[in-house]
Amino acid sequence: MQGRLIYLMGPSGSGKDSLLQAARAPLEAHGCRFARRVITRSAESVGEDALGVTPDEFERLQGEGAFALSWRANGLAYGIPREIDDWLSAGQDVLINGSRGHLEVARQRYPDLLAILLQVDEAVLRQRLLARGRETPEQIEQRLARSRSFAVVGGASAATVAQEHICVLDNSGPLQQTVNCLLHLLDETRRCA
Ligand SMILES: Nc1ncnc2c1ncn2[C@@H]1O[C@H](COP(=O)(O)OP(=O)(O)O)[C@@H](O)[C@H]1O
Ligand SMILES: O=P(O)(O)OC[C@H]1O[C@H](OP(=O)(O)OP(=O)(O)O)[C@H](O)[C@@H]1O
Repeated sequence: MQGRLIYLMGPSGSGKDSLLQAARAPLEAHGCRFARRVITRSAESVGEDALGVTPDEFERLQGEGAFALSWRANGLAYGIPREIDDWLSAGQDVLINGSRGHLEVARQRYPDLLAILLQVDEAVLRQRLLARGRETPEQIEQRLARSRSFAVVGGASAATVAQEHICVLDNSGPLQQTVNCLLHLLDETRRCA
């Protein structure tokens, strides 16, 4: 049986990377795999354990078909390595850090993916992004503006979310609470699948 692609998305600063790190051990214990993203962001930059490449290297990798999914946002290019297809074919679940803007395309390739939207109030988001200190204040405002522009999934009204088959996770509280909710959600949706 094919594994399930779990597509975690949400605005910059909503806590995707923190959640992936905190949930990694319990999920790996259940055989779930985690994809390491390839990003045209310098390797020393704060944040996730991504492979930093130059724009030229990214182009070359993309040309070679190295990515199962790839997109551009925030002035960067992001790639999800093709090996996730081997994991899925082997029946393993795979959790990826996705993009709201790329969800529709991702769904065309993986119709059964489980889309999870991580949400936090904008004021908290701004605070967390400033505290993280990876982007300049201008870049942070651009990311917040990008978030507001997501009428479909960024605003996340209950009706829209239901229609788009998106599960919403709130990360305004303690991270461990969000980890517990994610584990519960994965368990529940597995039983319904
Ligand atoms: N539940 C939480 N409570 C407090 N701070 C959090 C929580 N989740 C994440 N953070 C902090 O918010 C900042 C942004 O989180 P991060 O995981 O980098 O978000 P993303 O990957 O979505 O951009 C980080 O500094 C992180 O430590
Ligand atoms: O279409 P969107 O949902 O806006 O997503 C676009 C990209 O922005 C985020 O990455 P970013 O470089 O901001 O890293 P972060 O999420 O770790 O902040 C997200 O992980 C996506 O790769």
